[in-house]
Amino acid sequence: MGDGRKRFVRNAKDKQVGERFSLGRAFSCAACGIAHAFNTQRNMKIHLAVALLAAILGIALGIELWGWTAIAVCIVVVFAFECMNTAIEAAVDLVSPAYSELAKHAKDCAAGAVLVCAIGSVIVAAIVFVPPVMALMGF
Ligand SMILES: Nc1ncnc2c1ncn2[C@@H]1O[C@H](COP(=O)(O)OP(=O)(O)OP(=O)(O)O)[C@@H](O)[C@H]1O
Repeated sequence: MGDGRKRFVRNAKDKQVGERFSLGRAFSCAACGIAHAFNTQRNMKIHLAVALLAAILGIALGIELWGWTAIAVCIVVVFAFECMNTAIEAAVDLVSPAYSELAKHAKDCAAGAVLVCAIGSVIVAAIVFVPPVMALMGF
């Protein structure tokens, strides 16, 4: 491992001797995590496409501020949970590369949490978008 990568390692032992990352480096690690989730998770790309679609629909329908707030919260929550799901998958693969019932439960529950957020977001989207669409159709 090169010196640059070594300096980026921070484990429990480093923390015990008081070694700390700068705030900038901590943000850089978080950005790497988001980029990794986008690059490796098909669902992340689907979430991005749906988020863009919701933004276009919101602009086209001229939704109110409360609607934008609700849609923004849903987008943020789904992205955050997908990142957490990616982290859990990586940790499970690290400790349990072979089949294990516990590994299955951990991954299934993490995926279930994302699904709960996605279903909630669809319900919120219906509350926000259906009334203006109905009005546009003359109902
Ligand atoms: N080590 C394991 N032991 C038992 N079951 C596993 C294991 N790894 C994965 N699985 C099963 O396979 C499923 C898919 O796991 P995988 O790591 O491929 O996630 P994924 O397809 O990227 O999931 P997601 O779509 O949620 O991102 C898990 O939900 C789990 O049921």
